Parts: sequence; C-alpha cells; structure tokens
Amino acid sequence: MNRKVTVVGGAGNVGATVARSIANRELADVVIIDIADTKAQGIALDILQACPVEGSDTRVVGGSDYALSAGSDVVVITSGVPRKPGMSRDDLLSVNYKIMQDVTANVMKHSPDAILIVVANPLDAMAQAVYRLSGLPRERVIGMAGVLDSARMRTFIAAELNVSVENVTAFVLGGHGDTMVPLPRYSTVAGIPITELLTPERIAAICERTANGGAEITKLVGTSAWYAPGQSSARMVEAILKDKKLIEPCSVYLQGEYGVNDQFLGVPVKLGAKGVEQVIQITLTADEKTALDKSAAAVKELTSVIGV
Ligand SMILES: NC(=O)C1=CN([C@@H]2O[C@H](COP(=O)(O)OP(=O)(O)OC[C@H]3O[C@@H](n4cnc5c(N)ncnc54)[C@H](O)[C@@H]3O)[C@@H](O)[C@H]2O)C=CC1
Ligand SMILES: O=C([O-])CC(=O)C(=O)O
Repeated sequence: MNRKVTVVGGAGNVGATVARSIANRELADVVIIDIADTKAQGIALDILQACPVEGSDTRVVGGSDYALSAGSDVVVITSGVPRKPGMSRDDLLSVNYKIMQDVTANVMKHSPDAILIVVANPLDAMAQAVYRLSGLPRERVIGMAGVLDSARMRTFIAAELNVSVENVTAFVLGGHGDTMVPLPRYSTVAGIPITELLTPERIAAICERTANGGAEITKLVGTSAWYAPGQSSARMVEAILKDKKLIEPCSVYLQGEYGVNDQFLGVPVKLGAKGVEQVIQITLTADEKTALDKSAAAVKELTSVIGV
C-alpha cells in the first residue's frame, strides 16, 4: 500500500509547495485539505498534472473533506494566517490557535496514527497547542523551523565565502521568533567551524540576517515566505517516510533536555520512521545557554497566553 501524506492548508502558499515537493519526488500519495474546497481541488489537479512531466506516479487529491485524508502516515499542518510586513509572528497567536483547535480535532479523527508536522506560526506555540490538543506522544508532534532557519544561515555562509552550499552545515536552535539562536561554533564549511573562517563582525551580520530571514522576505513580498519553508517541511516528511535518521534542528517537546521542561523549543533531533527518535544534546557555552533560555522564556510567555 502506498504511503499517504496529508497537507492541511495545502491550498495556501506553503502547503502547496510541500505537496508539490512530495509529489515531484514520488515520496507518497498526497492529499490536500483546505477550507477553500474548490481551490484545494484545483491545486491538487494542477500538481497532479505536473507529475507526468516529472515522471512521477504520485496520486494527488484535494478538498475540504477530511475523509479524503483518512489513514495518513504523516500530516503537515500549514493552515494558518501568514503575517504581513510590520507584523511579528507572535501577532498570529490567537487567530492561528483557533485554526489549530479545528484542524487537530479533524486530523485525530481521521488519522490517529499519523506523525504531525506543524508549520503554522507562531511555530513553537502552535506545535505545543497541537501536541496538547492531540494527546499524542511527544515523538509524533514536530514543529518545522530549524531546518528552514539553518538553510537560510547556510545560504548566507556559502555566499559570504563563495563556496558550495553542499559544503556548509549550520545550526539554528531556540524558538522560531526574534530570539532564535544561530550557533556559529557548530556551523561549518567542509568541517571547519566558521569561527575560524570569518571575522566576528561578519559572523554577527550573518546571524542577524538569519534571525530576520522571515521578516526580510515578508517585507519584500508582502506576505511571508513559502518556497524555502515548503521545501524544509518536505525534507522532514522525507526523513520520516524513508526512516533516514536525519539530524536536523526541529521544535520538540522538551522534558529536561537543555535544562528546559515541558515546553516546545528548537533543538537538534534525529528524525526517522517513529518521528523524533532522539533529542541530540550538544554542549553550549554560558552565552549560548543564556540565549537559549531567553528563547525558551519567550515561547513560554506565548503558550501561557493560550493556556497550552
Ligand atoms: N514554521 C515556519 O518556518 C513557517 C511558518 N509559516 C506559517 O505557515 C502558515 C501558512 O502560511 P502561507 O501558506 O503563506 O499562508 P496562506 O494564507 O497562503 O495559506 C494558508 C491556508 O490555510 C487555509 N486554512 C485556514 N484555516 C483553515 C482551517 N481551519 N482548515 C483548513 N485550512 C485552513 C487557508 O484557506 C489557506 O489556503 C502561516 O501561519 C505562516 O506564518 C510560513 C512560513 C514558514
Ligand atoms: O516570517 C514568517 O512569518 C514566516 C516564517 O516563519 C519564516 O519565513 O521564517
């Protein structure tokens, strides 16, 4: 039987990009669920018609009826209002929490065995909301942010040093907000830490641009980014479906790791068939730990507002 991935909010920018990436690479059959019923049908048809060109036999369907999504292996939740220029992700808290309540109930009814990847913002708070609302074990509710933030940092490092992005790894931890924590000591070019390759001033500029990466695009486009976020979400789906044991920063429910208790935060994890198979503990300097604690506190402030 084919694997099945549902994208809730899949008629929107990020969701359609996730769906297309999965279909392109024939990772699983794809279901697009969206309150915009006919748009979901149309986007599904358009993606399906790209498949012959790509040589993919993926089946793609769409609509507003969750029955289409029954028995999904992975559900990606991109349903949520995006921010506009001048807004912070945190401004979306209440409106998107309401959407998480509706969506999580429907997802759990039709796909109780799925692994859930949450994308809606503010990311860590929405992931925690879905975790609480679903009652799933922590391994099966994962927030997408660190893959994207690290990809942005890799982009900037590669451009600065004029090297292939393939040679660059980067690590961005913490909440997916203004307090995110890029870690230059763990960011490398062909294994060499960037702290040995760039001046502190250049590194600081790269970290700042990374932390403002979402706002930079929102200001240019008028709504938030979708290609890199969509691709990053599809990468997580792939890691799970192929049981890759891929280590990437993701937002997960911490229970003492990094000294953080009972809340979501971005840390390195191992992604495989069971979802989050391990939280990877790396040592942090006092400054890095202070920055991570500050980021954890910012997430906690948001989750306490919505009581999750
Ligand atoms: N975690 C991350 O790194 C990123 C998160 N985001 C977030 O992802 C979310 C989606 O962004 P876009 O795709 O640009 O927005 P969009 O407006 O293009 O798409 C959102 C879709 O969700 C649908 N939707 C709304 N309520 C729904 C419900 N109750 N049930 C089913 N579908 C529903 C809408 O009809 C729409 O098609 C936003 O909250 C945005 O902030 C975006 C980029 C990166
Ligand atoms: O900036 C936003 O609101 C969307 C997002 O999370 C990102 O692109 O990092």
